[in-house]
Amino acid sequence: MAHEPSNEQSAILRSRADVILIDAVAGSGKTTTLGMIARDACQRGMPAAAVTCLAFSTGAKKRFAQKLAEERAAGIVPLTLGEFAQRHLRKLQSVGLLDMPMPAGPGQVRDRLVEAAESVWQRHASRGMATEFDFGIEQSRDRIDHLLQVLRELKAKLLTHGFGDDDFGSIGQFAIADEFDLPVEIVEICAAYERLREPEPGEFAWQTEDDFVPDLVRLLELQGTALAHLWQPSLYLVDEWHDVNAAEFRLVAMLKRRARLVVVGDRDQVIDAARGAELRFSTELFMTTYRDAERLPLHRSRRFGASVSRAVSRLTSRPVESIEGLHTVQHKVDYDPATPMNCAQAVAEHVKSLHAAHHDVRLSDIAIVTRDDDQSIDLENALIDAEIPYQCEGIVSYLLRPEILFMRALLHIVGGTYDTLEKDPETIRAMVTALAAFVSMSADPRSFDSSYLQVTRAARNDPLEQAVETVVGTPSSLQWFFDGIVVRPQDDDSVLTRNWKARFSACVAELAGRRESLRSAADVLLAVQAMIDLPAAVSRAVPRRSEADAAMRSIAHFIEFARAYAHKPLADFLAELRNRQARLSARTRSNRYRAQLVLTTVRTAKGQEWDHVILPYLQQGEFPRGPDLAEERRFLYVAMTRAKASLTLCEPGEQYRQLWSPLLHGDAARDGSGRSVA
Ligand SMILES: Nc1ncnc2c1ncn2[C@@H]1O[C@H](COP(=O)(O)OP(=O)(O)OP(=O)(O)O)[C@@H](O)[C@H]1O
Repeated sequence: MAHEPSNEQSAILRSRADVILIDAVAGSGKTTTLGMIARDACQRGMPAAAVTCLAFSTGAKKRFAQKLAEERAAGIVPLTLGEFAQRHLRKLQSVGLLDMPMPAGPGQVRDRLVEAAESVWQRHASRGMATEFDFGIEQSRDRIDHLLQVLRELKAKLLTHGFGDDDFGSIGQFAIADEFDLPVEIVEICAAYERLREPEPGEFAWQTEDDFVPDLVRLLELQGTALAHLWQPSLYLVDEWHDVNAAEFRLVAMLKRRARLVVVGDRDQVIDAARGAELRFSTELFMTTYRDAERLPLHRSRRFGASVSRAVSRLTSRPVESIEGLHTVQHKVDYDPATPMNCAQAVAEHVKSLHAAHHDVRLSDIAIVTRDDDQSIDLENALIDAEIPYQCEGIVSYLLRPEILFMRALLHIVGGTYDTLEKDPETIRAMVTALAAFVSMSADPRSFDSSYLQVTRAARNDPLEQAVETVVGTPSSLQWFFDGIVVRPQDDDSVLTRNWKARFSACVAELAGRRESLRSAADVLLAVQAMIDLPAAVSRAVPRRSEADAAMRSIAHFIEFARAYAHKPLADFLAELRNRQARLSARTRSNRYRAQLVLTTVRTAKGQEWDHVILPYLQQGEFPRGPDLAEERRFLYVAMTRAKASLTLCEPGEQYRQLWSPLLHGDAARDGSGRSVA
C-alpha cells in the first residue's frame, strides 16, 4: 500500500536537484522515500529501466524491493553494487575490452593465498629478513579465513588495486599495516595475492564476487573510453548510503555521468568498518565530490517514541524526533560491577519481569544487544541458570569459541579426564581445530605416529580429519594428539613455532605432574595463565589486535566463571560445561519454532528492531570499548534505536559513578542535575 508522503518526504519529492543526500534518522522511512521517488519518476514518464536502484547487501536489496512494491514502483528490480558491477564487466567483455576472468570459489582462493604466503616467506628468507610472523598458514584454515577477511577489507577500503601494484614499496606497506592495525607481513601476503590475480594491469586471472566493484573501478581508470560502452540510466537511487565503502563510492561517482543521483543514509549508523564503511563518504567527501548536492532531512522516527528521540539527540548532537503517538518506556537497571555475574543476573531478572508484567510479550520480542560478542559469557550463563530460552544471532556461543575450546582442551589434558567428551563429535572437532590453530600443527600426514591412528580411508590424506576421527573414536587420544602431533617439533618449523611448541609442552607436562594439588579448573587455568604468555599465544592464532583483545577478554571471563566452581574438582567443572552445552543445543533444537530471546551484538542488530531492547554493561571499558568515542557513540545510537516499546539501559549503581559510561554521562548527555536523563 502506497503511503501519503509526510511533509519531509514531500519536500524531497519536490526537489529537482541533480544530486540529493537524504540525511535520515533510524526508522524514519528512508527506503519508503526512495520508493516514492521511483514511483513519481515513472509516473512522469521515465521508463522503469532508466531507474537504477542499488543497495549494499542482499538483505537491504530485499527490503528495497519490498518498499518499491509497496509504493507501486512497478518493474524496478534493485541490485547490489556487486551485481551491478558484474553486469558492467560482462558488457565490457562483450565489446572485447575484457577477457572475463575465471570465477573462483573459496577453495581456490585459499590455495592462492597459501601460494602468496609462501612467496612472501621465500622473499624474506632469501633476503635474510628477520620476522616473527608464522607464514605456515596452510596449517590453519582459521588463519586462512582470517586473511581472506582482511583481503576483502583492504580491497574495499583502498581505492584501487594500489596495494597489488608491482611498484608497491615497503613504505606503503608499513603505512597500510599501521592504518589497518595489522602485521606488515599480512599486507605483503595480500599484495602478493593480488599480483598473482592481476599479472598484467587490467588482466585478471580469476575473480570472486568481492572483486567485481574494485576490478571495474580499476578497468575504468585504466581505459577511460570503456565508460562509453556502459549503460547510462537517468536516475540512481541508493539505499543505506552509510554502508558505502571507498571502492563503491568511486564507482558510483564514475558511473553517474548525466544521471540524477539520490542517496539516503544515516551518518550515525556508520559502524560497518569491516566492509570499509566510513563517515566521510556521507559527509565532507560527498559534499566535495558533488558540490551542488542538496541535503534534505528525514528526522522523524516511526519506530521509537520521544524519550528515545531525546536520548539519541543528546548522544549524536543532532535533532531526532518521533512521529506523534509513539511511546517507548525507558528502564534503568543498576548493577554492582564488583560482584561477578551481577549485571548478567540483573538482566535475566529484568527479562523475567518484562515477560511476567505483560503476557502479550513473547521472548522473541526481546533482544539483549551487547557491544561485542565476548560479553555474552556471563549473559549466556545467567540465561541458562534462569531457564530462559535464547538464541545467539551473529554470536558463537561462548562454549564453542576457539579460544575457550583451547582452554577446555588444556583442562582435559592436564586433568587426564575425557569422559565428558564421549559421544560429542561436534565439540571434539572444534576442540581439535582450536588446538591446531593455537599451537601450529604439521600439515604433513607422514609426521603422524600412525600406531595411534583409527581413521577411515577418506580421512587419511587430511591430518586434521585423521586427528578428529581418532579423538572422536577414543576421546582420551586428545592427549596423544597434543603430545604426538601438536607440540612435536618438525623439521620445517620456524624457530618461533618450535619455541611455542616447547612452551606449551612444558606447561602441560608440569601441570599434569601436579595434577593432585591442582584440584579445580580455576587452579589449572590460573597456573596456565602464570606460565604461558596468553596474549602473545592468542595473537599468533588471531593476528588482528582488536580480535585478539576480544579473545583475551573471553578467556578472562571464562577464568572468572571457573572461579565460581573453585570448590569443586576439575572433572565437575567439565561436566558442568557439557551440561550447559547440552541444554543449549537441546533448546535450540526443540525451540526452533518456539519463542526464544535474541542475544546479539550491535553490528548484527543494525537494520533490525524489537519491541524490547536491553543494553547491558554500559560502563567504562565495556561500552565504550575503544578510544574513538565518536565511533562508540554511533554504536550506542544503533543499539538504542532498535527499540520500539521499551529500552533498558544497564549501568553500574550510584556508588560506582567513576565507572559510568561517558557516552551517557559526558557533557553532551547531561541535564541540569548532572545525572543523565537518557
Ligand atoms: N509517509 C508514511 N506514512 C506512513 N508510514 C510510513 C511513511 N513512510 C514510511 N512509513 C513506514 O515507516 C516504517 C519505516 O519505514 P522504512 O522501513 O522505509 O524506514 P527506514 O528509515 O528505511 O528504516 P531503518 O532505520 O530500519 O533503515 C515502515 O513501516 C514504513 O511503511
